[in-house]
Amino acid sequence: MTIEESDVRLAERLAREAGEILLALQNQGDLSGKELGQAGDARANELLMRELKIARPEDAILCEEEKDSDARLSASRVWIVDPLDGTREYSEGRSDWAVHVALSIGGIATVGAVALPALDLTLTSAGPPKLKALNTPLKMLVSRTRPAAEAVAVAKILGADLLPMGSAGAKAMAVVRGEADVYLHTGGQYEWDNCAPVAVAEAAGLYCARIDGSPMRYNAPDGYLPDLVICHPELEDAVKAAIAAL
Ligand SMILES: Nc1ncnc2c1ncn2[C@@H]1O[C@H](COP(=O)(O)O)[C@@H](OP(=O)(O)O)[C@H]1O
Ligand SMILES: [Mg+2]
Repeated sequence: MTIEESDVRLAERLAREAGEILLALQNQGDLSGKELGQAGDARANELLMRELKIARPEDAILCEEEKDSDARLSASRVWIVDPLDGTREYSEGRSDWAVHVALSIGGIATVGAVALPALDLTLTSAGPPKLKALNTPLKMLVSRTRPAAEAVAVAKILGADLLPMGSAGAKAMAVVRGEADVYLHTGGQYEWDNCAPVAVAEAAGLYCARIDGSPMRYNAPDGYLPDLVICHPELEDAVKAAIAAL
């Protein structure tokens, strides 16, 4: 097994296990709303940090729930982790939330696992599903709570129906799974929101880039990665043209 294969297996196991903890906490029923979201963030984070430090003590980590450190800036291998993406949706008992475990190597989203525990699914960069045909009419995913104006405008140009959903991971995996054709976001996101989703989406053959067309790059000093587009490869040119027309 190459190092990257064992990294994918680790990412998949950790994302799945964190997802099981999150589902159990949700099903326990004694917490709700913000309290449930906070407890979920903390419990999933605890498991992921503990296991990563045991399994990969030499690697650096960038995680939504941990204090950031400059140490990662001189590291090539950096685990980029969001223990609970779509905290709001999780706390509302919805199914559109995810656990993200990614490994950036030299700034590239090389390995990724996105668990969708409420759907009993974990997708990875090692074995993503085969691409499906485009939807008719096209479907475009946008944030449920903060849909980007640019996304709404691009949907209009493409003649796509909007599909609001929580969680960057859930949206990216909806494109991977063929439930939708495009996910476009602007206005703010961090590396942990999109690193694992992009690793899986790229492995599945989807087009992934910043909205200016530059590649997704990770382990930047501020960890801020505010915009992205993920789409079916057959839509790459149409999406680029629509963005350029804005
Ligand atoms: N404008 C913004 N600024 C910062 N983070 C944002 C953002 N828009 C979305 N995000 C983050 O991206 C993730 C997906 O958002 P959305 O569901 O709206 O698409 C959420 O992660 P968390 O749930 O981990 O906080 C959310 O916090
Ligand atoms: Mg997130």
